[in-house]
Amino acid sequence: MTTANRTTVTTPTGDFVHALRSHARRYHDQHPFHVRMNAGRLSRRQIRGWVANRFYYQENIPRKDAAILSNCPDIEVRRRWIRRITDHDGGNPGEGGIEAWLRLGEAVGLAREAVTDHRYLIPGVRFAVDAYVNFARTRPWTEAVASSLTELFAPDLMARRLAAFERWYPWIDPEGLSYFRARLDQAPRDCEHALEVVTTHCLSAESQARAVDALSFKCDVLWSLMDAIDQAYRE
Ligand SMILES: O=C(O)c1cc(C(=O)O)c2c(n1)C(=O)C(=O)c1cc(C(=O)O)[nH]c1-2
Repeated sequence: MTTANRTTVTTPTGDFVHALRSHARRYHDQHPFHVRMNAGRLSRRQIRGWVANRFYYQENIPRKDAAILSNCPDIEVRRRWIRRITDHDGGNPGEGGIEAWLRLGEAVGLAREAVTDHRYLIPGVRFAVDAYVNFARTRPWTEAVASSLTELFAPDLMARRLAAFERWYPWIDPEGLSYFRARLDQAPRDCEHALEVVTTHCLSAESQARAVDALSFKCDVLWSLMDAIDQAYRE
């Protein structure tokens, strides 16, 4: 597409960003399970169930990001996006977000193998996470980038979660919460880049609408994941 063509179909970035940000209303921080978690109303069994199941999301995030890299023809984007994979996988054994999540597991009383062998993994969680990875593999890379923008809303939830865990769940060693502390810095950096990517690459009304739809899809993924956990660990 020529620059001239592109100019004629460009729609206002402000409206686009507003449409993306307005998805905060559909974010999983408002899911009843998270509301109860942050109000200190979950049992040890429920916290353990959430940690064990969310691990499947954590371990699939770098695979999702590798799918985005493989579909992305833009070297500048790839150079920055690749950092997400090492943030989660770590540069060496014993480092990175997946390792930090396993330590969270230990802090809540779950042996590593009990988390890594998926013995507690609920079908609905597997289905939701697999749908997210599949989306990144099969959809245009800009849509997959847009779907990561739930992270715009994550830092608030992360801060509330940290405060809630320290206040309501003193049986969890605070050392185990380092994953969430790291995300307080990583999530704003990541979503700033993702927002820059979609606002520079999605210029037509149609591509912007598809980006917004991708973010809606991701809100559904996260909500479904929480529904599955909520239902499996009802008390
Ligand atoms: O605990 C959470 O509520 C939460 C939410 C999200 C999110 O909004 O997708 C992510 C994370 N955590 C997270 O830890 C993480 O690494 C992450 C990566 C992504 C993504 O879509 O690329 N989302 C999230």
